Amino acid sequence: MSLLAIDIGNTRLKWALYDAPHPGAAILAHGAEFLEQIDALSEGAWARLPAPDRMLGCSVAADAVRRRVEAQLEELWDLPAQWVHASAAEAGLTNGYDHPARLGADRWVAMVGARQHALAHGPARPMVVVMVGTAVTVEAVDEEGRFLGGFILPGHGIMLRALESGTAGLHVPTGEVRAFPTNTSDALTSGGTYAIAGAIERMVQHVRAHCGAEPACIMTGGAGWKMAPHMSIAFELVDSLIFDGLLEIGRHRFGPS
Ligand SMILES: Nc1ncnc2c1ncn2[C@@H]1O[C@H](COP(=O)(O)OP(=O)(O)O)[C@@H](O)[C@H]1O
Ligand SMILES: CC(C)(COP(=O)(O)O)[C@@H](O)C(=O)NCCC(=O)O
Ligand SMILES: [K+]
Repeated sequence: MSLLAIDIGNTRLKWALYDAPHPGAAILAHGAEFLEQIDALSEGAWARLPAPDRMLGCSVAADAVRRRVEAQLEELWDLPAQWVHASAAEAGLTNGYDHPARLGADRWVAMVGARQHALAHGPARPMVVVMVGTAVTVEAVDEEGRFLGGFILPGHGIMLRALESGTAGLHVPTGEVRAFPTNTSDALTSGGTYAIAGAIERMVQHVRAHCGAEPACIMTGGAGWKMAPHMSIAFELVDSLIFDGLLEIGRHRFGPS
């Protein structure tokens, strides 16, 4: 039973076709499209795929984007869409948000993936789960799998655009990350990168103090690689975290095939 997993963020749609709907499944094909280009999927990358048996996805984009994806799934394969929403509990995780359903579905699924990943590699320990995409999210999960809460901050692009549009003198090309930036480009690029790194380090401190144990820091997202060289704490970069989460949720929802 093959599974088409879809993750729609505010910048790009990422998809992956697996040969089974559970962790450990083999990946048959995958890709990513900017949201402006998703209408071309049914005539492009998806046209060449064998018909998937199931679809499971998460989306934080506008409803119109999700509907354009659903239309193509139906047109190509008559495949009903199943979207994961954050809930009070799923796949071993419990949700500490004031209103659990208001938590971004991508954040919830990434935490499921991170917990699955951590448990596959050793005993349960607290986690800090970081997603660096359009926005940046930094989540705290205790060793019991309780989501304690998380930060949302602007991603690299939004930080730069906010500074550009709010000032007269900050229209400059992208720079390098430096400890002591000596030009405007480097100052902006370094400021953004270290703002994100600082938030992550701060959440690690919060979790360490709250749980009395050293958290594992796990990072994902399209711009995760930009942060990797500039982190002062130990972390693991796992590009597939959301897909790993969708596979784990698929295992619970569809059962072993
Ligand atoms: N090939 C790429 N083209 C453009 N941006 C990229 C690319 N790879 C990574 N990025 C960075 O990743 C961010 C988008 O990451 P992504 O995880 O797709 O975001 P989202 O899930 O919010 O759609 C962009 O803001 C950009 O900084
Ligand atoms: C925080 C987000 C904007 C992140 O979006 P992304 O960077 O993945 O495109 C998204 O998870 C979202 O819209 N969340 C809903 C609000 C919340 O999680 O509290
Ligand atoms: K995302």
